[in-house]
Amino acid sequence: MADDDWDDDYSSPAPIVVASTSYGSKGNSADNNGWSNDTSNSNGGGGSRGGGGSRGDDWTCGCGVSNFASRFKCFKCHEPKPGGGNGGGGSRGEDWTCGCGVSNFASRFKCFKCQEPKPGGGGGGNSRGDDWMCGCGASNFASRFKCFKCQEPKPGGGGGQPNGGGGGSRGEDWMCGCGVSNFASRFKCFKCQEPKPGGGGESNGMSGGGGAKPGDWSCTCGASNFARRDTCFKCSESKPEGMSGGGGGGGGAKPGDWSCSCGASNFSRRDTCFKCSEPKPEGAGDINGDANGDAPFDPAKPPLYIPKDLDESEAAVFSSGIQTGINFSLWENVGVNVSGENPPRPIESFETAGLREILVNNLKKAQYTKPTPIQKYAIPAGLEGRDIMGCAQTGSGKTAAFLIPIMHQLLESPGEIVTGPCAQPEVIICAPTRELVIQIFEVAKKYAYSSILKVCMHYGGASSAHFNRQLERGCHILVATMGRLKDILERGKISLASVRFVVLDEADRMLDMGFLGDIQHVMQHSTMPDVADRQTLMFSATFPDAIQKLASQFMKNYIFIAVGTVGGASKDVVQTLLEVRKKEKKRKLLEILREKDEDGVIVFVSTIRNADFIACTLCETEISTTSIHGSRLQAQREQAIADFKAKRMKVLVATSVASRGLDIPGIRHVINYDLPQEVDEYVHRIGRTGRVGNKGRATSFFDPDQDGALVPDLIRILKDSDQEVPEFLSSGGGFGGGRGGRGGGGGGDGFGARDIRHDNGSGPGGASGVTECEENWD
Ligand SMILES: Nc1ncnc2c1ncn2[C@@H]1O[C@H](COP(=O)(O)OP(=O)(O)OP(=O)(O)O)[C@@H](O)[C@H]1O
Repeated sequence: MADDDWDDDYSSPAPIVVASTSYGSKGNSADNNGWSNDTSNSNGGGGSRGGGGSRGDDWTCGCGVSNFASRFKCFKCHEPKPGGGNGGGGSRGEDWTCGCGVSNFASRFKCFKCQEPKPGGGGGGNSRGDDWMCGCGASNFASRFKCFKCQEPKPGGGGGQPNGGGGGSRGEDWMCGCGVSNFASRFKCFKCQEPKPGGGGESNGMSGGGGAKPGDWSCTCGASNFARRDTCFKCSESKPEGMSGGGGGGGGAKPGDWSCSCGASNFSRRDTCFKCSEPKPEGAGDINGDANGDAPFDPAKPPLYIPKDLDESEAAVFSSGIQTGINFSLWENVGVNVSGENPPRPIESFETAGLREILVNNLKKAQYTKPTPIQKYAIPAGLEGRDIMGCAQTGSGKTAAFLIPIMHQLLESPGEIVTGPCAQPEVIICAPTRELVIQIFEVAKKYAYSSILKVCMHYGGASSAHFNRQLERGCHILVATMGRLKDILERGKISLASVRFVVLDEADRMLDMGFLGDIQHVMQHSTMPDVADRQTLMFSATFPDAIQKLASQFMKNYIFIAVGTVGGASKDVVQTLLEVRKKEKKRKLLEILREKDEDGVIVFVSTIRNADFIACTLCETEISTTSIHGSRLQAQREQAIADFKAKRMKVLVATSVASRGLDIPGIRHVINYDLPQEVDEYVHRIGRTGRVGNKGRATSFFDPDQDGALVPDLIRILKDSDQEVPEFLSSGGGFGGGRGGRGGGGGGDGFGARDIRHDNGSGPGGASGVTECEENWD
């Protein structure tokens, strides 16, 4: 199965396509041209009166009450008269029907009943000629240069969307990469001074905005040049061969245009890259995601996405990660439970652990002064070749706990690097989300900096051919999502014959019942060495007993390490639970966000639909917001993370796709707008803040109608992490029982760590239950 078919959210309806008006940021009055916010419209030209007792144009409100034809609001519930569908001439040409079934006046931009935004196009003649559709699915007025919803710039071409048209913006105004709109007359962005993009040929179709004229061209330095110039006005480089401009920015990528691995976009007719002269890679030029170049162009599929290459400069490589916080030293006192045969002694420092010098140096450059508790125990166990099941709180350095001992062993006895069409990695690391794969890849590159180790990644939503090309150059360590791993195994792009180490990060999620089959498929693959001949390491902050049992079938004589309470929340996060019912949530969220006006806020919601809705709402109130969820294109997901990291966006609205593993500096506050169904998910979500000894805050909206089953587990988590239990939770309040989850921390060892091999079956048990299938494996 082509992995791009994997959808992230099974439970949610397709994302809504929304009209931009009421979601555009304030002050952009051009967006509202011709549309008023009327609900009690009296000039609607509705039905004419009938005669007699019951009149032809009388109408029945959604609440069941009959109203005279003359009324425009229901006399009882004050809902406006539905614009159409009630027969009798009540509806007007541009009235529209919401997805929820209710009719709305043409003038409304949100459904009066369910508050969903008016669909942007189709039916009812509401969209205007120059309105345009963003890649995220939202409809925007012609006058907008950024999508009101995802803040992506208006695509320069494609789809016949005119670039100019009504409102405040003019036809040739253009949008800079930094997000700012510029007058057509400017050649540099008035804000960041970047030159105006030349337009044309960008595979993402986002370039230009009509500003470039036919023949204008883009230099490799990024500057845009007039058609008449033969050298770049900025760097004086000659105009590259084949650079004849992109036809005024109107074209975007055309079927067959291709992206080179150097990042440059090329016209379909080119066999070599205009910039670096590399030959066109196999499979490049297929607009859609078929990695091997044998799928025809399908306009219904998203464009092929080729991620940018990592900046490999030392400064960039070591700039990622979070600096330790004030409570880092307190970790010395955390209880650690280690079980299994002959566990090795913990290390005291990186310098005395017997690690290869290059690793110690890289850890120094990363400013790691001493190992965290999980590292103290896992590194020596890993160095001794032991299988490990490791459980430690969020943000406590588990990634280094598995990477460092593996890298040391690779450097001690490197296998022969295999180049060619079938790569033979020695290490396979799997993680449940694409973003986590990218992050582990970056961290591995950091620890392996300037060593011989070759690290590759592979994940869904991006060009397989691109990743395959990297693999072909040789790969020691492959970080991948499970979907892609299976895919490249089946296509013969990798063999597992040389594998010495297998790592499952977020192992409990990876082993979750629904996906166990995929793990088994890989672990039992004909080329995979037997469990005795490989080292298997599994890590997570949560490790339910039942999942430990499942995990143990892939491991041999493993060391179990638990730091603090298995599945416990970070004590560095101040947790606040507020009783907020569904209808009140939006108001409360705005109140919280306005109160502090802080950046680094993640808002978790339960569905993609809600993520879109909340992100739109926040944008409307001028709180810069982006979003990440399974229905966004991979390019948009990565852009969202990048914008949030760079603080271009203060708020990230996310589904549980972002709940695990993400290590983003500066996250101060996690808000659970919707609580998750599982308490483990709660622990991971709030663990995006309060990492490596830094303090963080988490605020969760508890809706008694929805979240009652979570009460016992929440109380346990709060108590275990020394947090106050709010009265409305502790009083029980008739919220209903728990779901018989993993039970508490009373493992008999004082801090709740438990190795199930020491459990006689009477202790807390049960699987983690059905997890939300927000993110899939690809
Ligand atoms: N010994 C150390 N000293 C200082 N910082 C460290 C050390 N080890 C790891 N870190 C930093 O701590 C942060 C969190 O590490 P990491 O992402 O591995 O946590 P984690 O335990 O895997 O969290 P999660 O459970 O959320 O996945 C990273 O920014 C990492 O660079």
